[in-house]
Amino acid sequence: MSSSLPQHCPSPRELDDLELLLSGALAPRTRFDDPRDADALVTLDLPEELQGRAVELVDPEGMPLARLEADGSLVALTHAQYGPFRRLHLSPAQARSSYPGRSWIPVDDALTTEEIGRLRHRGALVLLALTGAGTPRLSPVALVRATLAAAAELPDAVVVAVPLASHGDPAADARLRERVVAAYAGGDAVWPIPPRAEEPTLTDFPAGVAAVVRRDRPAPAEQGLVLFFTGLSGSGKSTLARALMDRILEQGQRTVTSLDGDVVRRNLSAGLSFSKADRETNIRRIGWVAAEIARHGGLAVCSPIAPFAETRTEVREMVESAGGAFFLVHVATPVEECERRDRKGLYAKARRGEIPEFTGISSPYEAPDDASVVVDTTGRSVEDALDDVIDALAESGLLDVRTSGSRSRVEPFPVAAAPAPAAPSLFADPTPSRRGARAADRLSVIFVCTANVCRSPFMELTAQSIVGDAVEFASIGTDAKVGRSMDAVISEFLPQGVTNGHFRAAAVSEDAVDAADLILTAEASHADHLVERHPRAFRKIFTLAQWAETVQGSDLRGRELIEWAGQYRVPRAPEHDITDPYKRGRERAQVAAQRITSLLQAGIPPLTRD
Ligand SMILES: Nc1ncnc2c1ncn2[C@@H]1O[C@H](COP(=O)(O)OS(=O)(=O)O)[C@@H](OP(=O)(O)O)[C@H]1O
Ligand SMILES: Nc1ncnc2c1ncn2[C@@H]1O[C@H](COP(=O)(O)OP(=O)(O)O)[C@@H](O)[C@H]1O
Repeated sequence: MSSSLPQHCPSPRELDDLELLLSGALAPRTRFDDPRDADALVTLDLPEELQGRAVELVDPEGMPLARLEADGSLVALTHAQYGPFRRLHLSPAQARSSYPGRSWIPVDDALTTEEIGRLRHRGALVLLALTGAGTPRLSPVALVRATLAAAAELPDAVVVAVPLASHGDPAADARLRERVVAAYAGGDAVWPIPPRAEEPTLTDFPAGVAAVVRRDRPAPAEQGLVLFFTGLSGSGKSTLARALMDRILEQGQRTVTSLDGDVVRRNLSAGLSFSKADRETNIRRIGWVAAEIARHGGLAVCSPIAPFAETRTEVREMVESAGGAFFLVHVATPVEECERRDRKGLYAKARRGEIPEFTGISSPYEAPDDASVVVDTTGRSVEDALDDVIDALAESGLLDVRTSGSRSRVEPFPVAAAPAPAAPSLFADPTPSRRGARAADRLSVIFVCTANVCRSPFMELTAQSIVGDAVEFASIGTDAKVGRSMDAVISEFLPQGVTNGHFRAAAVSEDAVDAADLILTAEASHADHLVERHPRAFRKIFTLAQWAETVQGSDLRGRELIEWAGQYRVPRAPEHDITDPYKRGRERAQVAAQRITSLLQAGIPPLTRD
């Protein structure tokens, strides 16, 4: 479509507002507010030269969406046609005629099992997914997917998506939301979701919703990651970046793309000079590629000089808006030391005036004030300087490559190994249910609590009732009352038909830990106890709740799942602990039994092959 009008591409937030204005969702408003009005809600920031003129508003691909007349009125040109779930973007008029007489539920986060349960008796519903730029908890597309997954749990619910963007002001956002929801509902009932007392965890969602949330908010170790080294020429960026990449590749958890300054300049940025504008273009290109790598969960290691703070910030924003984490390493070796090294003879040439605009000599370097770690390599070995980076990375929770380092080598956990030999005597006090030789291809899972009379036997027997003999289960205690039978109180809550007659408590032993494929504990303290004494087993030790949360949303099964979870576990959290109900009354035992049962229902079936 050709037009002699000047074109302007609004920001993502403004594009969302434009869609609401054009669809009638903000009626009676039909145009952007004048930013000078005290009650202005939806505003459009036009460059000065376009103000007061007729302008064509286009999307980022240049598709004309609307004409903004000089008097501020809007004329719709084309509907936005692309974008995920476009078909669910209905105007209020379309939605009311498609779904008359339904109740309306505004949704701005993934719905929990409890919230969905409360909606079950509300009859026919429209879940109004309030997506839009700046949705704080989930990406817009994940919010729609999570809402569709919630609708699938309800007897009669449909989903309509509305691009309600956040304007950064809670009061203004609340007013806008009220207006938009009223426009959709017309006179029909609206049932808001009550505010939550606390943030839900993954186990609070039904499996379908949890899978969406998990994928959209990956644990730090699963997130895309950009490691960005900045510093003067000769400071040690490439040397440290290369050494770090070697470490990452040795560990084998992730693949790496290198975007080294010199290499990029020979390829992606061939032909660019060292003027300020060309350096900015060079860094933006690196940032763009790195952000795309991060968008797909990959890891990019960049090592250009990147002398300008503003361009580095742009790269950070590109990476973060692609869902990646940005880790900035300032290699702060002073210019005197870089010049002393002068590996490529460039400083000498720059001093002689043969290279213009040389960073640190005749062109500025703006030291970052937002670096995740600062390393001066002067007088230090590469290994030593690298350790600073590796330690800071591990502390950030983004990537831990300390385990394959020279200082603390830990043998990798041998998963999916060749068929295991028949397990040696697993327990100090073998019982009939545990004594038989372990089938080579069956997984062996051990539950651990303190005395092995209450929580862990409950886990063992309940898990067995969920998947039967497909998996071999046992339980042990860190401070076991060896030979005792199972606590009668919690036994009352065992699944129907499950008896505890054969059960006798057993203690942790080296053999038991070695032979298990997976060890699930009631509390973090039990896991710590085991890891302290059996450090080689650390990858297969989880708290039960941590395991259940980690495996939500993974499509893997059996040994592959255990191997994956060993690398990408969710961090431990205090609320994961299942506190000890032993001798604390029937009610506490029931609460523990119910929690264990639902965690097992989430975490144990994926261990079977099909
Ligand atoms: N004028 C000038 N200033 C700085 N550096 C120069 C210049 N001319 C060439 N070189 C060589 O180019 C490498 C830096 O390129 P970068 O792409 O990392 O620079 S920038 O980020 O675009 O500023 C840099 O490589 P490193 O030493 O690896 O940093 C230099 O070898
Ligand atoms: N601790 C250290 N860390 C990194 N490089 C060091 C260290 N000590 C000395 N060097 C030397 O400094 C030079 C750094 O060069 P390089 O890594 O190419 O820097 P840049 O990529 O920042 O231009 C190399 O010759 C390297 O051997």
